[in-house]
Amino acid sequence: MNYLEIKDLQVEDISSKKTLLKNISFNIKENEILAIAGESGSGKSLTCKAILNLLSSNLKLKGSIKLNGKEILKDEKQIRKNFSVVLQEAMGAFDPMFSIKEHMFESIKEKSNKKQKLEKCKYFLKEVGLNDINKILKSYANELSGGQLQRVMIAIALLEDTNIIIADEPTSALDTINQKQIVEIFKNLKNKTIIFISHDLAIISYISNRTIFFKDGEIIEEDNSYAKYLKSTQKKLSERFLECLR
Ligand SMILES: Nc1ncnc2c1ncn2[C@@H]1O[C@H](COP(=O)(O)OP(=O)(O)OP(=O)(O)O)[C@@H](O)[C@H]1O
Repeated sequence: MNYLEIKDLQVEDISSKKTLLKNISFNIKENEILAIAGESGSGKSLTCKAILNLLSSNLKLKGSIKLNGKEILKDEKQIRKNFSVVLQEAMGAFDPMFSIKEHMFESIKEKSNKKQKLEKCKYFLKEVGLNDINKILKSYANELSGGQLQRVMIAIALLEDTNIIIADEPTSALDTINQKQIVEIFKNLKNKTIIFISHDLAIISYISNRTIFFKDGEIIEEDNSYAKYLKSTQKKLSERFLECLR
């Protein structure tokens, strides 16, 4: 059964009358990792923002987003309850005035005392492969490396205890070693439904069995297996996309 059903999402820029997303429809099963690929400006991030109801006021959103059969389009409460986000630029997600510990405490929704909160933070920081956890908790974002910050952001998404994580280019700003480690963390997450956006088709083929390809605000192709594509002799749109990246 489909867990998340996106149907006919359409985003229009009312100031320019331009349609930015056209009939975006796709489904995700519970605990599946779905990858989204596509060239720059093709509508990947906009689709995520539409799902999260984070579109700017000049953009008009239409369509349907069902979670477990229930309509949640623009339903702030349901979105906050069910979705977490991990972004490309980790630094921008952190307020420079607050320590990592303060950020992490903020994202714990359930009632718990300070000691319980601290234990939880430490647990998830370990889960994402961080060492020297006491020092990290005391740090501010500008005192950590990109790889460390990205891990903290994933730990925060896990602390939020939501079912779905949208990861928008979470590895793009990282070096190859950190990219691999972060991809590994996502791949090994248990009981999470993940929408994973990346330009990197090697990463995409590793993390997910199912990829949707965007072009000019539309889904141009859904590929169940990148390996299948590699074997294919037919020149498909995804192949052309790959060639563009070479
Ligand atoms: N707030 C906005 N107002 C008007 N147009 C927008 C807005 N946000 C995005 N767009 C336009 O929508 C299109 C899709 O943008 P989007 O950010 O989804 O691309 P993307 O596929 O995520 O690209 P990238 O890989 O470079 O991040 C682009 O043409 C962009 O200029």
